[in-house]
Amino acid sequence: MLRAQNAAAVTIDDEPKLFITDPSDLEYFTEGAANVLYRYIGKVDQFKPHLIRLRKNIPNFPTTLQLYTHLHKVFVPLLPNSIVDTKLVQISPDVLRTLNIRLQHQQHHDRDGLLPNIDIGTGKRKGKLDETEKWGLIVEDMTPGIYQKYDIANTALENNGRKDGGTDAFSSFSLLKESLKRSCKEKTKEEEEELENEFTASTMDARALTKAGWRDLLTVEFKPKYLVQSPDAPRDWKLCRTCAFRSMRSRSMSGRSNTSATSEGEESRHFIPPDYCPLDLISTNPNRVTRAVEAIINREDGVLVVDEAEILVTDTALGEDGISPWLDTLDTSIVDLLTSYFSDPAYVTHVLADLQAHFGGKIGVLAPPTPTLEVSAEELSRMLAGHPTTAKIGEDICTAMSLRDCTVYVRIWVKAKSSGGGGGGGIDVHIECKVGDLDMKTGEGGKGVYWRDVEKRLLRGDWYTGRGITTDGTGCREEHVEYQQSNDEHNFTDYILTQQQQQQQQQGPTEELLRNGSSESFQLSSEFLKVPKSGVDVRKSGLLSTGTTAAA
Ligand SMILES: O=P(O)(O)O[C@@H]1[C@@H](OP(=O)(O)O)[C@H](OP(=O)(O)O)[C@H](O)[C@H](OP(=O)(O)O)[C@H]1OP(=O)(O)O
Ligand SMILES: Nc1ncnc2c1ncn2[C@@H]1O[C@H](COP(=O)(O)OP(=O)(O)OP(=O)(O)O)[C@@H](O)[C@H]1O
Repeated sequence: MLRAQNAAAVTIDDEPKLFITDPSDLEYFTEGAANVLYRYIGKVDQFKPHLIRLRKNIPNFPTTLQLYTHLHKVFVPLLPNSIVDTKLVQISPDVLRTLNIRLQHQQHHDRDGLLPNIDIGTGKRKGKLDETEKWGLIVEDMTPGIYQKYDIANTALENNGRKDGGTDAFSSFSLLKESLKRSCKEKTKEEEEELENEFTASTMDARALTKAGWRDLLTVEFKPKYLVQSPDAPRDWKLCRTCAFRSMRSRSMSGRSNTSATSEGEESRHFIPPDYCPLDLISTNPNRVTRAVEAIINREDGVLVVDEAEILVTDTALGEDGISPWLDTLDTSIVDLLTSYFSDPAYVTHVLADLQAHFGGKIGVLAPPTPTLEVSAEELSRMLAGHPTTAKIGEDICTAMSLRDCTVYVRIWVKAKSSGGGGGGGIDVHIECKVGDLDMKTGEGGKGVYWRDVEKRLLRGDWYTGRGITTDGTGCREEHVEYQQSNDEHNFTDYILTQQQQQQQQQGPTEELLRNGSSESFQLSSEFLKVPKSGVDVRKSGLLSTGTTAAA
């Protein structure tokens, strides 16, 4: 277990020197239960396409320095190419104080219903930033529309090289438009082709993708949870840990449940869309993967779409019609795209499943089948806290819990094929997938006992073995096809989906899978029809009409 003393091992000197002393450099973006996320809108262009993640004041929660150290020591080596880029930023106490005052105002206005566009239903918008913190995290922003910020940052850097005062120019809206126009025009066809030849999309980062004419239009976000069954589950389990837990928690929210009710109880019944089953997602059965993908993209806040209003000028890379035709194409093919992506055993969800199996596949959370075998709460806490005799067990349990509670961001980039425009010549699609929020867990503050209690309640309430299951008896288990660990070489972000209209017109709505090293190319019809797959209700995702959140 990594404890406080290990935090001293961080080589802070290696970090970029970003020191936030002006609260107006930060604009509120969103928040979770433990952190508030701000957009960096200060003068240092290098940091503009990033978010600043600041910790709330929560007892027994690791410090930012501990989170950062643990991330880089434990998780980055496990997922070297797939973690959201995270660095440290120094933050002054005055800034934290001012931000807390702002948050208080915001919460006050929320209560009075004066901020109708901000979701306050989750109850997460409470709590203050920890004013004793000296550090924040600067994280790669995985929301869509990042290409605009890179375009601006690139142009600003170029301008800075030519003349002094380049950054000030960007405070002016009209100059911002001009710089965007120029950055689009400045790329000649030859330059673009040169860039294309130099790299494939799969080897580029967001900045290089932007330079090469790719535009990121939407991001799908979800937590992986238990991608492999809990070892505490009985041998005759029917529901996976995640579906069993959801069923128990809400009595109905499980993807396998046949009733719907709020957690308040029977009286306030209303439809809750089923959440996805993680075992569906990493299964090798296309029907199951499709079902998981549909549930993920239909979740509230599951998909962020770039805000068309924020596209300031006609971006030549997008073509005359702007982003609408591209979004339409994605709307009709997103389920198939993601189904294909997640079905590949080399990609992130499967790697996460392997890691979850490695760290949490044997011991579970120490919930034995009978109370007599149970260790005391004190003993459990000692184990999780890394008592010398049990350090490895405790460490592994905590690592597994982090790998279940992290966030997967899937950002979708598009690019016109050389004949230009989203409408005419078809589009290439590149899928970028990264893992964020890999926060150290310690089991402290009663958390370890909570983990074990959840397992005990699941076991003793028969939630694993049938309670909460649909009337047709479908469980999460696919008989005869148990989860296989992938030995493939892990290459996480290499994926290209190509839509070729001319070919489709000759071939009709067919899908062809072409393998190209670690990348995969697909040819889809632009009039791609949703052909129902056997046994699955394949609805149109309705991605752009409902359940989406605009972001830029
Ligand atoms: O207990 P769970 O499975 O509900 O997971 C908690 C999450 O709830 P979720 O079901 O994802 O909405 C919960 O997420 P929310 O606050 O509900 O977004 C936290 O991530 C919590 O971790 P921590 O206490 O902040 O370290 C998570 O706790 P643990 O992963 O430590 O159990
Ligand atoms: N790097 C990122 N790029 C884009 N969005 C992000 C990023 N990091 C966080 N977010 C958004 O902010 C939300 C809250 O962030 P985060 O999960 O880090 O907070 P938290 O307090 O740890 O949440 P939880 O409630 O799960 O404990 C995420 O669900 C996501 O929508």
